[in-house]
Amino acid sequence: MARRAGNQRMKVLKFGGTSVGSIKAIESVLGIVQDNLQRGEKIAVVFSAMGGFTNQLLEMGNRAARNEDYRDVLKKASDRHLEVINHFIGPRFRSRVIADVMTLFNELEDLLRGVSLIREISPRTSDLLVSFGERLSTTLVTEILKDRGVDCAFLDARKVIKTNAHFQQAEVNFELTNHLIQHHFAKTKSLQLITGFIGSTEDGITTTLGRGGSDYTGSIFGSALNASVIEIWTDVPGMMTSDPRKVRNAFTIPVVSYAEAMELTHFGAKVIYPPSLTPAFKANIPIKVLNTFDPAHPGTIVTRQAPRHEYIITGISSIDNLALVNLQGSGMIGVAGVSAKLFTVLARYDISVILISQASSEHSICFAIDPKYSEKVREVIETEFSNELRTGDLEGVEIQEELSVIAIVGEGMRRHTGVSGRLFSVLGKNGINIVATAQGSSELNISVVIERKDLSKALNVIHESFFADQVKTLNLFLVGSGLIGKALIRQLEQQEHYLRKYKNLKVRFIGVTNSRKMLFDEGGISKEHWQERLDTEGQQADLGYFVEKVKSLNLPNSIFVDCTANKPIVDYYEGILEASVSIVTPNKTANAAPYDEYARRHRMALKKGVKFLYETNVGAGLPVINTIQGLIASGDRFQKIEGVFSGTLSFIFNTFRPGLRFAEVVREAKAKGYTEPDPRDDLSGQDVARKILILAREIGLELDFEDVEITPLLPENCQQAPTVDAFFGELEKSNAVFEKWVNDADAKGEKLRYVATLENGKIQIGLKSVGADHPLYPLEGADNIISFTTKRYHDRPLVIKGPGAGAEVTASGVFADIVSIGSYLS
Ligand SMILES: NC(=O)c1ccc[n+]([C@@H]2O[C@H](COP(=O)([O-])OP(=O)(O)OC[C@H]3O[C@@H](n4cnc5c(N)ncnc54)[C@H](O)[C@@H]3O)[C@@H](O)[C@H]2O)c1
Ligand SMILES: N[C@@H](CCO)C(=O)O
Ligand code: NA
Repeated sequence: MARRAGNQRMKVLKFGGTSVGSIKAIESVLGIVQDNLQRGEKIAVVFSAMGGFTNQLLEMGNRAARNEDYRDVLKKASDRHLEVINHFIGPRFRSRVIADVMTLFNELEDLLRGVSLIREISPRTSDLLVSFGERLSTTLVTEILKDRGVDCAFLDARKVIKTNAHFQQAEVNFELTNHLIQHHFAKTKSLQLITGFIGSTEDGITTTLGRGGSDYTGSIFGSALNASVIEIWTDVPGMMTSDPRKVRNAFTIPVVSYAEAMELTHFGAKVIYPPSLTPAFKANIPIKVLNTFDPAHPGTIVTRQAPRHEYIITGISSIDNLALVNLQGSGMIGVAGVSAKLFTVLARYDISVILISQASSEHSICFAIDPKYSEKVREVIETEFSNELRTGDLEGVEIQEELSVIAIVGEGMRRHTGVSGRLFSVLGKNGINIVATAQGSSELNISVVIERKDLSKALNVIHESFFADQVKTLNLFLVGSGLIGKALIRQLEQQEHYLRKYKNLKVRFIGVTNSRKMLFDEGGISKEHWQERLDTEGQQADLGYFVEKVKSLNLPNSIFVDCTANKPIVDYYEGILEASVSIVTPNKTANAAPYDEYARRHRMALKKGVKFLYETNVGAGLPVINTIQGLIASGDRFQKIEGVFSGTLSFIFNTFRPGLRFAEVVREAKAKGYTEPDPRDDLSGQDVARKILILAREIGLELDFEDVEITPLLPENCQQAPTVDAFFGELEKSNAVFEKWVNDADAKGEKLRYVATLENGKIQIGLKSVGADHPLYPLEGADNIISFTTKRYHDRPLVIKGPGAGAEVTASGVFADIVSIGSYLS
């Protein structure tokens, strides 16, 4: 239809300060405007001041009022505007446009001079001052578009938006304003480019519209013109599920209700300021939030009706820094007036309350405020409630600082149970303390006050939990990059794709140390090139520092993996668990420590709700510990545990034959990765002792090393050798001793097995020669065999058998523990 344009509805576009803040941004804006025109859209466009300029104007005003120099700032600002002209405007119009803009700057300078003469800046002058921002930016874009041949005109909103004289936050006279806007648009066909943020009184005195002012302008024009849509163009792709600077996985919310947008904004989401959109909502005009720097992105649509979301919640918002005021006292019980008086008093002093929570005992009331009001609030309460404080009806004012509030927001929460349960549980699992909570009765938001240091961690875990198909990230810190450590990283690298696809899990490798060097990278260390990076970029290893760093980074879902055989390291475990970091380890030292110490660590993990996992302490990757835990949990009772618990000794006695040298066989076991870093830990029986002690404790026995009876294997000279090398030398010397064992057994057709038994609360370990009919006879390679006789497995024991040492099988056990933490956290 030829006359389509006649009844076609208008679109109102509004560009924020960042959209006109640089040449590149203005380039995008021009593209968006011209695209619309080419598509035949009927549009009107509102502009903010160039990013940062409004603040500069205010700064210049303050300087002038103090009679300080402001010309450097003024010069920078005019240069910035001239730069835009020089870039965009062709030679034909350039000097005229420069002259126009310089006229505005001269006017601005006159005003500033006036301010410095009278040494004061009133709200009225301040409004006039900041109006230059929008007038200049809009003038620039108008001239550029004219230069490009677009039929357009500059519209100073002061001509049509009429307000009262409440400067800095003027109220609009909608009747008059709507009439003037409609009248203006009826007269013109040109594209109107409109100054945001400003209006004027009926007498023509400049006013400004307060917070979110240019959005408000867009909304006023949109409703007056009955626009089909209002597009708010900014520098982010719409409203996001959380602040993307704090939550890497945040994503754009496609549709949000007006009420949700209000809640999100109240708690810190700064993309739009919904109250400024009220006129549009009253007129039921949808709002789109779009990204100037990515115009193809669909952004966010803000609608009046509650949309159906894919997730239970719509978004997570937060306020970084707040203080919590707690008022307590028996005088509050049943006395209706106290809270009424409290909030009336606060309102009178212009102190806005961010959140309120009152326990049903009515014994205390607590509310959150901006910490800048802390002292004032204390003063106000102490004065206004001095009677109650004197009589003891109120006990006093307590103010806690360094807090943050997080709000989960969404209309979908109304239809769901267990939302707050999930919120509290995910925070609990990450050791985040909840200081206070509040839930609006609209069920549109649940807020939790937490310590400020935990904010980023909390936002991330909540985000992961509620946007469940989002990949969960585990943050890994590895100590010990020897045999097991290396194999583990390799396996994590190989399985990266699998974990993501089938477990929704990403293991980010944040820190690594061996005994020489250490390296951290919060962005993640590549699992392919970690070794080169550690060698070249690593700093000198310092375990204490490493542990402190793990704690202070305070990342969500942190796991500390100890792949050393180091003893002192376990002294750090309790503190690590206390910091809500899980531990996974093949190192047996911690669980074989004196019982008190052992119990303390396990209690700490329980208390903090984090995991301490060590499946590989016994039988490497074989499922020994998990099996015991399963049986115990299901109520089974253990009568006897018996088996071969040493991969090294199993291999040695399966390999050693008359004619071979014992030392050679031990060397081979070491080369195959079966032995402890010091093979004497295996040959002395210590390693086996630790393992069976660990199992004894798993089944609930409070045993210690003294309760283990070991028949020693090694002659004293081997055991006492000062170094591992010297030890091998001593083994060579003692070959006759070992040969005799094996010759004796061989002569009887038997095999040697290093057996550990736990029965009647007693542990015995020693070498046995067993015949072909014995259940321990058929072992091969580095196999372990472990049999459980229990109340349920009574006639025939439950037997676990298979390779019980070696880098790959051990690393895979560590891997499985890490993955199980991922599932626990989900
Ligand atoms: N090898 C196996 O089959 C097996 C099976 C189950 C459990 N384990 C256990 O796995 C652990 C590791 O064994 P491995 O064979 O990989 O040993 P390894 O000697 O190859 O590696 C130990 C690593 O720990 C590092 N390390 C030692 N002290 C350190 C410190 N204070 N700070 C930082 N790093 C330190 C070393 O630099 C080295 O990178 C041991 O506790 C062992 O008992 C091994
Ligand atoms: N050195 C140990 C490793 C497994 O814990 C063994 O030989 O069994
Ligand atoms: Na195991």
